[in-house]
Amino acid sequence: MRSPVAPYDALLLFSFGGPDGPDDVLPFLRNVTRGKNIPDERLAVVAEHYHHFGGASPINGQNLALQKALTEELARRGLDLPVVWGNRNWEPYTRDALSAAYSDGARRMVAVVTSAYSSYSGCRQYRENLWASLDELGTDVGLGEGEHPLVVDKVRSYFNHPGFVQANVDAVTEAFESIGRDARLVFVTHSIPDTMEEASQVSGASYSAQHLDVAATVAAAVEERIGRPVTWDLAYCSRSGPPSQPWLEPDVNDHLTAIAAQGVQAVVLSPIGFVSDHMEVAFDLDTEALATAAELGLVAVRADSVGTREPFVRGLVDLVLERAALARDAEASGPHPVTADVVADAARPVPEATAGALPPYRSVCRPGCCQMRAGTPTGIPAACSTDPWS
Ligand SMILES: CC1=C(CCC(=O)O)c2cc3nc(cc4[nH]c(cc5[nH]c(cc1n2)c(C)c5CCC(=O)O)c(CCC(=O)O)c4C)C(CCC(=O)O)=C3C
Ligand SMILES: [Fe+2]
Repeated sequence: MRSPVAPYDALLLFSFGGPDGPDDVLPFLRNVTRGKNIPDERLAVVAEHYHHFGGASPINGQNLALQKALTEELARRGLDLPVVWGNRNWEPYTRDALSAAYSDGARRMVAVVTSAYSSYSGCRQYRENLWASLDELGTDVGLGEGEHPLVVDKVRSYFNHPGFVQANVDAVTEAFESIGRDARLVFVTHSIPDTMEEASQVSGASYSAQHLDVAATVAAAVEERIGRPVTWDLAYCSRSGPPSQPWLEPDVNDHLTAIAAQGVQAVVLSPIGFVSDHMEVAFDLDTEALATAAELGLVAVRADSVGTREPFVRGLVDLVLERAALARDAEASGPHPVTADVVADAARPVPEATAGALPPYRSVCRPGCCQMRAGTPTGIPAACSTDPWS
């Protein structure tokens, strides 16, 4: 009998990265914004957010905690799969994580991205970074151009996986218990440009539609748990880019102002767009939005993000097993791993658990999925997809 994690021999915990100290802040921000249309003034403001917290982001510690929690959950289930951690924008970089796994013998890996939703920022940009890192690793080990020494698959976007949803239901219920009164429930996620929202609907529901589905599911479950009706909205934070460029709205601060004017007196903020309490949560919500609420006289509590909550971590391991079963099924049905995956994905031979109204997101992204560069048929190569060159 093959292991339930076969064909995988390592798991890549794949994240954004953040500065470890004040000297890292500017180089980190340059990494994040390379080739992006972010005004210098915005960068200076964001650098201040990091310096406000001593120049270090909480995200790296949170990823170490998640790496440990995943390792323990795998061991608890008797699954032999080392967990390596790599980031797009800071050390440990993706390429170094892959290189270490390769040296340890890994040839086929499964990636879990620390973003639950599909969009350029939360999915394709990670896949582009993965492709570039695999290219570099190929060169390092003496392979020809475009040849990769290992294959990396990715678990599907897990916004509507029961583990992620359940952890959010628990966190929001606890926030309602702590506020101890009727409150408006405001879900918050990262804003993205309208163009990115449009590009996000190739393989399934759009970024905002994914969030609305999760929000409705979580709110309904919380109503049941607390035994009272709950009114909810979705708001956005962390807008950047020039003011002339439209991004998803309303901004959470504007939204708090609007609901205070309607007579709302208390609010629970739920950061469903983020998997841990990193800088966007620590600054944009806990510092800025809670200050806005205080100015408006609103009583406000911020619910936890899923972090290392047990249902979330268990759900991620379930997703790894699901992806492994899909890969084994694809192996059985054809020689080309990516093409075979699409066949398997379309037939959905593996039970894929969901919570909410939307179907499971595709495990293998469609051609051009979430692509942001207009004008070229393929854009930048990305791993884990059916783009023509992969
Ligand atoms: C959808 C989304 C997520 C959620 C999915 C996911 O979690 O991946 C996310 C996460 C994060 N974003 C982060 C940090 C930053 N994001 C920026 C810029 C941008 N984010 C965008 C979107 C998203 N971002 C976008 C459309 C931009 C504009 C430029 C571009 O098109 O890329 C900038 C540049 C300055 C600024 O513009 O604010 C910074 C510093 C950190 C690290 C936090 C820490 O250090 O603790 C994390 C986890
Ligand atoms: Fe971001």
